[in-house]
Amino acid sequence: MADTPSNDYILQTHDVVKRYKAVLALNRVSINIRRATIHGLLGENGAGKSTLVRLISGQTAPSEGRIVFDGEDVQGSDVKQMEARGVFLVTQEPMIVDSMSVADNLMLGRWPLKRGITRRVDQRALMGSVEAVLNGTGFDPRMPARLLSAVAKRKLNILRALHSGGKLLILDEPTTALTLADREHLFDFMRTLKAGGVSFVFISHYNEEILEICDGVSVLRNGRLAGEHDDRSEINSDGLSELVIGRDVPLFYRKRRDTVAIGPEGWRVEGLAAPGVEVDEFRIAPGEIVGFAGLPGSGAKEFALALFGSNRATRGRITHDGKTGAPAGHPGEAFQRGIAYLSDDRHRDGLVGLQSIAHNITLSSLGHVSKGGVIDSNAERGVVARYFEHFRVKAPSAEVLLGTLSGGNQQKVCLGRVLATSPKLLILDEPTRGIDVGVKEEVHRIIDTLTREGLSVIVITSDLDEMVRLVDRVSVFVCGRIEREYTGADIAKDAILQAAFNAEPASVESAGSEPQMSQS
Ligand SMILES: Nc1ncnc2c1ncn2[C@@H]1O[C@H](COP(=O)(O)OP(=O)(O)OP(=O)(O)O)[C@@H](O)[C@H]1O
Repeated sequence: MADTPSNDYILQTHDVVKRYKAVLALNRVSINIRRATIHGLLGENGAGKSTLVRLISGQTAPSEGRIVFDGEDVQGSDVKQMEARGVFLVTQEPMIVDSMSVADNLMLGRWPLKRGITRRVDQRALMGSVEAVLNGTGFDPRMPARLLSAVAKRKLNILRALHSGGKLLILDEPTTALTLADREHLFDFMRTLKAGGVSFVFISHYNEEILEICDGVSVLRNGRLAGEHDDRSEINSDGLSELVIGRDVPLFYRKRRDTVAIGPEGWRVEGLAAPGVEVDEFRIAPGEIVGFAGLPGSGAKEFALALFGSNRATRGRITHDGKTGAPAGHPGEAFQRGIAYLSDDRHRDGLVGLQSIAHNITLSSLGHVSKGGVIDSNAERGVVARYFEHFRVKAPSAEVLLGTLSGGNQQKVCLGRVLATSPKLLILDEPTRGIDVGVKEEVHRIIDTLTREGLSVIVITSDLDEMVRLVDRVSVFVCGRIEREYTGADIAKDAILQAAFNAEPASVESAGSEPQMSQS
């Protein structure tokens, strides 16, 4: 790979180092990104991907090393200066103001103003200036942004960067929470922009995505460059996993349980009605894993929220352990009954960035590690060590502040926290989102082991590979009801997708959104 500035490359880093006190986040990393290509950036959680793109986009300065953009040495440039050169970091959360129009959002903060003391936005000039960028993209400049789908908002974010002169766009896990079809729309859009000369850095934990969209790839491991290719034909999925982890990653396949009687310790839900869902009957046996699948708004997530008491059921009965009662009225009640819920949004789960990892792990299970209101430090340390080590949380110790962890490592802490409550029914909403390939398999193994101890698990996941490999049964939700169930060899990606799509083609079209299942 070239080490001297070359016109072939839009961006090169030369031996960049980034230290955060004792943490060496990047250790002499040199990468080379060709012009007008989509370049994948991979690595396990905490490998240094976000740190590297923060350096490239000027958010933070390298401790050592050089960065060359478009043939010029650019270290020392801040975000504004890098944007002026054409480098934009496009985050997962689109910075779109819902109350404004598409055109207003595209020009956010740079609106042409009318002359005079009122300094109102010159709408005619605004429309004129956004026309060329929106031409052929399908966007109506006057449409209120709140009506846009998730993928449309991400595209608009990208267009805004382009409109501001973007030459190199860095997309940090842009497919997170996108549906399968939305992901394809985004990829087509990127390919079109690439053909027009735009270059991309594309961060993802999914080998399939990298192989589908990228022309080249750099893989980081433990802050170092583990490998780089700029020839697509040199890359395959096994090779990528091996570069990411440093070894071959055997995929986990659960040995599926045949349908079993639920017994008194199982859970039986009857006649439940809650916002967006009505379920006549649902059962889950001890040790069983059931996957919930469906379009957004199909009732899958709504049912899970009703079981956990986050959404209030208006009627229904739940029987467990020989007792029958109404569904939990609030999450605290659900917790007491042994139901735990991992939400797909770790911020909503109440992770506290300014507290230690240890504190965050035990926060929901203080009752388990205290006696008579006093925390038993040994018990607490045991719980923390179990999940800190199990999930290989990348940090110098469990006393480190959670806020300094990489995104994927924060997700591991979230998972540790719900498992530490020793639930009997565990509801996992996107449990491995943002988690790297190695830990993902580890998470699957841990869930599998817990089910052997009698834990019942409901999994909502947009990763259909995960669904197929992990669950004993799949319930497909349509229009707020359980439409189909699959067991054993009938559990297949195509069947699940079809069941979710076919039953509701009209609403799929009109909503502009497809099944909750995005990754292939
Ligand atoms: N502000 C900070 N203070 C201390 N350590 C930090 C800080 N920012 C990042 N780190 C550490 O630097 C390392 C690299 O983190 P980074 O966020 O770049 O990883 P990543 O590859 O993006 O991971 P993920 O896939 O989980 O998002 C991690 O060990 C992280 O804890």
